[in-house]
Amino acid sequence: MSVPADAPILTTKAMREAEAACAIQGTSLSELMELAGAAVADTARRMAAGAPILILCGPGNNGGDGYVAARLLAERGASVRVAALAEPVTDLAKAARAGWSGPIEPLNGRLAPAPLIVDALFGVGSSRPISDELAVILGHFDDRRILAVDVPSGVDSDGGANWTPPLSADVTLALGALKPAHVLLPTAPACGRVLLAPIGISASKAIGTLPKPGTAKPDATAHKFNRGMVLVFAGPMRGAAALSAAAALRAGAGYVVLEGSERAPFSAIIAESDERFGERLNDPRVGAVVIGPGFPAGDELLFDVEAALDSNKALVLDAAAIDAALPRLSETPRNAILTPHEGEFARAFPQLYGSKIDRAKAAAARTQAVVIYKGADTIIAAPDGRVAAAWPGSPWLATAGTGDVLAGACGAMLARGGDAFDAAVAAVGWHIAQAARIGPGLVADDLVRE
Ligand SMILES: NC(=O)C1=CN([C@@H]2O[C@H](COP(=O)(O)OP(=O)(O)OC[C@H]3O[C@@H](n4cnc5c(N)ncnc54)[C@H](OP(=O)(O)O)[C@@H]3O)[C@@H](O)[C@H]2O)[C@@H](O)CC1
Ligand SMILES: Nc1ncnc2c1ncn2[C@@H]1O[C@H](COP(=O)(O)OP(=O)(O)O)[C@@H](O)[C@H]1O
Ligand SMILES: [K+]
Repeated sequence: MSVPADAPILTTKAMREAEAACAIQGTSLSELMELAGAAVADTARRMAAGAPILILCGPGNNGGDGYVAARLLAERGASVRVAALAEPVTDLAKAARAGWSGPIEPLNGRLAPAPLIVDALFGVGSSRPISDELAVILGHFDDRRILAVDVPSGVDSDGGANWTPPLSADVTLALGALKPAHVLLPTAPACGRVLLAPIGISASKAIGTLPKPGTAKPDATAHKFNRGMVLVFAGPMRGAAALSAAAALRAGAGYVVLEGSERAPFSAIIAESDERFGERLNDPRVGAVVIGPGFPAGDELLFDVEAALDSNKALVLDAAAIDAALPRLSETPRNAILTPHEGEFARAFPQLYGSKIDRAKAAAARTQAVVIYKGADTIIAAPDGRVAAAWPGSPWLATAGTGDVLAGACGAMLARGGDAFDAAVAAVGWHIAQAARIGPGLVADDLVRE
């Protein structure tokens, strides 16, 4: 499973707007369909490697792409058959259908398969889950190589409805831009390897996939304080804060101070008493404060969160510290990153609706903070509407303590100064890259070791 890095993601509404803008600039929808069909044909040819191809066409423009691809494949001498679920209903699909001169087989339980199946049944126009009857017919093909056109049929491309498609794709060819369904659960795993065919649509990158992580080499004139100084509050479970502090150091902070002394993970981490630590909140060199890891809700946490908020420093708020800070967060806009997992998000932001992207955006707007809504399909959202999707992360991260590591990495990236969204994106990228490097057997401590 993979998605292209730094690629735009468009909802259906945004896609229709981009299509309309294309038409105004002089590229007709039929030209777009020709480009889309050509990209499908190219990908199918490569996947089939000379073996026969069966294209399943639906009634809308997704089916239209299928007919165009069939015509182009036949022109190039490929062995290609077409089966249709229904007659085309759009003018574009009718025209594309008219361009295919071969036979059209009915899509029913007697349809003979082929080594490569091209799923051009439904794309961004999917309006409901696939019927049980069609799901059974498609089930006959699930041992074949599957190329899905735009999205696997039967997903809600905006990711709001949790429909799961009956056929999982080996490759999904996204047309013009990626769609939320390619990067959100439960549909992303069914997309397989996602490829992007640009087809000339100019897509805004307000929502996109993670960029490739950069190597943030320190400036030649770097000094430990200007690389970023991070304060980490330790709650009663000191191991969690120790992981965050170690992660901050590993992720590039020049100086890390941890409250309390028993569990400083590296000799380079300065462990300080409550009083001395409290004074540090006024230290102008401190670039970011991390609070929440290892800190259950309670008076002690509330007290420390208040102190952190009063300091006006950039903040990373994790776990119970998110709830504790919520009432005051939007009061004074500041650089802040919240890192809730699913349960913490539901508790802090009940009654948000829509896809995970919609909900993360709403939470960011409400708190005026950057939200890293964690999980296998992590979403990072900024108050100004920017969103980055981290699918596929590393499943080796599904182990206790990795969230504490992410909070520390966020502290390091934030302490350098600059934009909190960029810091969050860099931290999530660093986290995934570390996990990918370690792989099997990963435990959270490994992420902060050499
Ligand atoms: N964006 C671009 O720039 C370009 C986009 N292009 C392509 O167009 C695609 C979008 O096409 P589209 O809008 O015509 O919708 P599409 O996905 O074919 O489906 C609509 C039809 O399916 C039906 N239907 C839906 N769900 C169903 C179900 N569960 N079970 C049964 N029927 C169901 C629905 O019926 P209805 O809901 O109206 O009853 C309607 O008839 C896009 O994904 C891309 O491939 C490229 O060609 C060019 C550039
Ligand atoms: N299946 C998965 N694939 C990718 N990343 C995952 C997966 N499961 C968990 N993660 C990541 O691991 C981290 C777990 O954080 P969290 O749930 O807060 O754990 P903890 O509180 O034990 O530290 C998050 O960054 C999350 O995005
Ligand atoms: K499809």
